[in-house]
Amino acid sequence: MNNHSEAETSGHNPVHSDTNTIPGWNEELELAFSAYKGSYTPGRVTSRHKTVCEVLVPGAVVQAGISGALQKIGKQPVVGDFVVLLDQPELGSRMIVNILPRRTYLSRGAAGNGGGEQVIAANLDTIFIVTSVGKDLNLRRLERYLTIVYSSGARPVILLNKIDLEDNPARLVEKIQFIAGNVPVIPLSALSKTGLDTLSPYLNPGETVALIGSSGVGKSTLINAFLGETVQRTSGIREDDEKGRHTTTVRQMFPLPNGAVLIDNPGIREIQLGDSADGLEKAFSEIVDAARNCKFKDCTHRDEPGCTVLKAVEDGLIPEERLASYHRLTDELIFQTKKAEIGLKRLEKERFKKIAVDIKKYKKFTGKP
Ligand SMILES: Nc1nc2c(ncn2[C@@H]2O[C@H](COP(=O)(O)OP(=O)(O)OP(=O)(O)O)[C@@H](O)[C@H]2O)c(=O)[nH]1
Ligand SMILES: [Zn+2]
Repeated sequence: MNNHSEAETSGHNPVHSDTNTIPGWNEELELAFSAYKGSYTPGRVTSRHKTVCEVLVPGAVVQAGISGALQKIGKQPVVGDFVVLLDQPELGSRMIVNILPRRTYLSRGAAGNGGGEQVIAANLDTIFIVTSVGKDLNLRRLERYLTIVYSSGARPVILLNKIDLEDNPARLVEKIQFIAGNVPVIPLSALSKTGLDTLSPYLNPGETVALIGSSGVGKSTLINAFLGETVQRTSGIREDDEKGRHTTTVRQMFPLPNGAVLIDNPGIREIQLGDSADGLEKAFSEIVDAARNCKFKDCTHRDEPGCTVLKAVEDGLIPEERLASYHRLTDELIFQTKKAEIGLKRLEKERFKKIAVDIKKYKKFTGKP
């Protein structure tokens, strides 16, 4: 993984004494970083732009370019990444030369040979799935978010915001809990600051938390509530990039006083279902459990004989909507994976062929011409 030709420069490493000021830094990272001798600094990417990143290094936030070698092999640093910086004092600049191993990562698009996968953020411990009382509350959408979060490796926690507008939040929590399984469902109000302290178990020192959820559910309000009124989190910050130009950037990583960090990144906010097959299994564990006794190993639980999932639905043990969601998300995943693998054009052709076959079958079945 490490680029040894860059790492083997002789000399001692003068900087990495203060790595405990980089939130989330740990012994594993220390070990990975110890391969670098010379003018290298560890850091954590706080926001990513086209060609430069803002990187938190001990005591400062600096701008850094991305080395040609990294770009060549298609490794792209993202917000949350722990990286190795090469200081180039003679040029007055810094360069990201490697990305340290990612513990978890959130991506969009399908993984695999198609190369459609795009990592959005890395090293997240927890993802707050934010929803609110009222019309945003949509169990099907929550199932989708749960699937995405499970596949990232981060821990999902559902926040039900705006309970100040609801007479009976407990009823809604119960409804959500039903589809969420063991995932905590936490009612709160970012506006009136009620219930915020229930989140402290997920905001331990060194932990990284990101927020996901539709527009208007209160993500910004929630982050502001955590950071306190004094922080102008949405204001642009003028900084010099490595070429001495002024760029206006918006911070995406917000350290809390206790050493936890919040990440608020547009890419995370807008994520769609991607390569989340194992996430789907976790988000629908009751269906996976019921499927263990299906007669056919490759049962799709649609119309096969001896399907124990269909039986569980019939017996009222699994709600019909849950199985419908499972089918919808499975179809979407299969379509996306295929799309990435063989290209959209061919797939569209296949779909039309299948539709034609289905119409033929249907006509035969109904006897209609
Ligand atoms: N009543 C009530 N309103 C809230 C609460 N939290 C947020 N709001 C309001 O909901 C609106 C949207 O809040 P934002 O924090 O901007 O929502 P967001 O999720 O960041 O939205 P985007 O930035 O569009 O993704 C604002 O008018 C907030 O004042 C809450 O707990 N109770
Ligand atoms: Zn089945």
